[in-house]
Amino acid sequence: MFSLFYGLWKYIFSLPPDRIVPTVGLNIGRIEVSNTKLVFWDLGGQPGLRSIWEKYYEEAHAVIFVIDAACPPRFEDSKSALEKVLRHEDLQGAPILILANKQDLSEALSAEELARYLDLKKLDERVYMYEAASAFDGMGIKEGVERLVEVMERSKRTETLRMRAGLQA
Ligand SMILES: Nc1nc2c(ncn2[C@@H]2O[C@H](COP(=O)(O)OP(=O)(O)OP(=O)(O)O)[C@@H](O)[C@H]2O)c(=O)[nH]1
Ligand SMILES: [Mg+2]
Repeated sequence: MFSLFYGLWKYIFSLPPDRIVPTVGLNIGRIEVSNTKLVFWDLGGQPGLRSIWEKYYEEAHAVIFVIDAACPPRFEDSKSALEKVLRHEDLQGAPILILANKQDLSEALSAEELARYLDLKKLDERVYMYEAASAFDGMGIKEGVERLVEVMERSKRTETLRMRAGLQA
């Protein structure tokens, strides 16, 4: 539900929209952005699948959290799921990109309004990026991912994870 990786999948795999099905298990996508090789783990957002998320936290360099801005009945649930992600100790220091998705739909809440609802101002001490996005027409996705990569490359967490991977290799 939250990953809404529809557009990212189009971007990574060129999948037509009618091939997009709810994520059960894991989709893996690899792309190169700004000379950095990226591996995306797309996890299903259905409530019953969320307990799997934390199994990936320890190894994650960064997080993308996608919110359906056109679905007000799910905002409260999105907000508490996001807060839980941010609080998790295995994700300490991981930069996070929050996407206010579905901006192509007229009924979508603007990114500003959604940010107010999510109370993002409270997140000041956390490294986060926030972007109005549409997986449908690509709005905000490339920009968001590029900003995330830039911050990720400079983060202490990335340095630590790379060192750990180097030691294991
Ligand atoms: N109009 C519009 N539709 C979108 C956009 N992003 C996703 N959709 C549609 O929303 C539906 C859900 O998209 P998914 O990619 O399956 O959503 P998801 O968050 O990955 O769902 P889970 O895999 O269950 O977590 C699909 O029918 C998509 O075509 C968008 O930016 N605009
Ligand atoms: Mg999905």
